[in-house]
Amino acid sequence: MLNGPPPKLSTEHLAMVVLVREDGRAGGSVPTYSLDQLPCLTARVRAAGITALKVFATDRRDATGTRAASNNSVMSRAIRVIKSTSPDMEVMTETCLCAYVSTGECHLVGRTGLPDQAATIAALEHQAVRQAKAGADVIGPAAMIPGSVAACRSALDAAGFDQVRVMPHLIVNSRLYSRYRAAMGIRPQQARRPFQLPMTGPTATAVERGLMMVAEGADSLLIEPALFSTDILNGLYAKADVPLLPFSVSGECAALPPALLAEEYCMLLRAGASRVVSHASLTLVDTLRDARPTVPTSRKPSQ
Ligand SMILES: NCc1[nH]cc(CCC(=O)O)c1CC(=O)O
Repeated sequence: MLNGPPPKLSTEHLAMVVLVREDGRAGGSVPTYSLDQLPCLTARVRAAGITALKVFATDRRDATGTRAASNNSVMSRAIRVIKSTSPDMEVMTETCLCAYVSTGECHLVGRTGLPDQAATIAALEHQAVRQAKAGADVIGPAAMIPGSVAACRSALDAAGFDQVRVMPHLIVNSRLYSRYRAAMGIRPQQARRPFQLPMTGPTATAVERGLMMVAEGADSLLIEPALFSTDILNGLYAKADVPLLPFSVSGECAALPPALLAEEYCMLLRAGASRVVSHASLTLVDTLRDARPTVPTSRKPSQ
């Protein structure tokens, strides 16, 4: 809990999102990186004073998301590359199935066509342990399935990773995710992710879900989309005793220029955020640093 005025936004409040895809396809308006670009990116992020990376990866897909628990997955390799470049960089992961299953859903689908929650939880446990083995500091269950946070916590403990922290995603269903999904080749078959919170739902229900995650053993909470969940952030700030990290997602980073994102993040710090996870962190560092007006570069007339 904060006492006194909120801190001034600076690099220590920012974690940088890194989307990794290995097939060389560009991510459109959201940048993606290949594994061989990660050492340079990690060094740049570190030099800018940012000490945490939130890593997302996409991989070969199949019915059960086999690659999610592979030692050789894009995610596992990305974690190893980042840690070997900068051992003190805090690596946070996404622990979810949407980048690994053919359906593009965050859960596995059973024979009846309905979500198979038990099978999904088992898959998330394996994925969490695999990410920890690769060197992750914080794993991030993102399927929003009740019980998955506690399951990941116990799986980590049983595998000897009790120092690895768990930061589940508390997700409100939003159109702001479409750029991320396009960048990662995620095409969910259902119009709406069934376990996410509805945008039209009451704040109290969302806060309750966050508190349930804390009761399941969450060490911190990632709340998304940052722009449209400040009520939940604020509600949790009053009730939860863990760090709260709003996630400034692809759609808001694409819609707002850096100067406005900086204002948004100041608001998030006022509302109780301890850190903001953002696709735009590196760009923002330049904005925060550049107090001096820059000389505009001459532009070629467009023809
Ligand atoms: N697997 C959940 C997840 N992980 C990242 C995002 C969106 C992140 C962004 O837009 O930057 C989402 C939401 C979703 O796909 O429903």
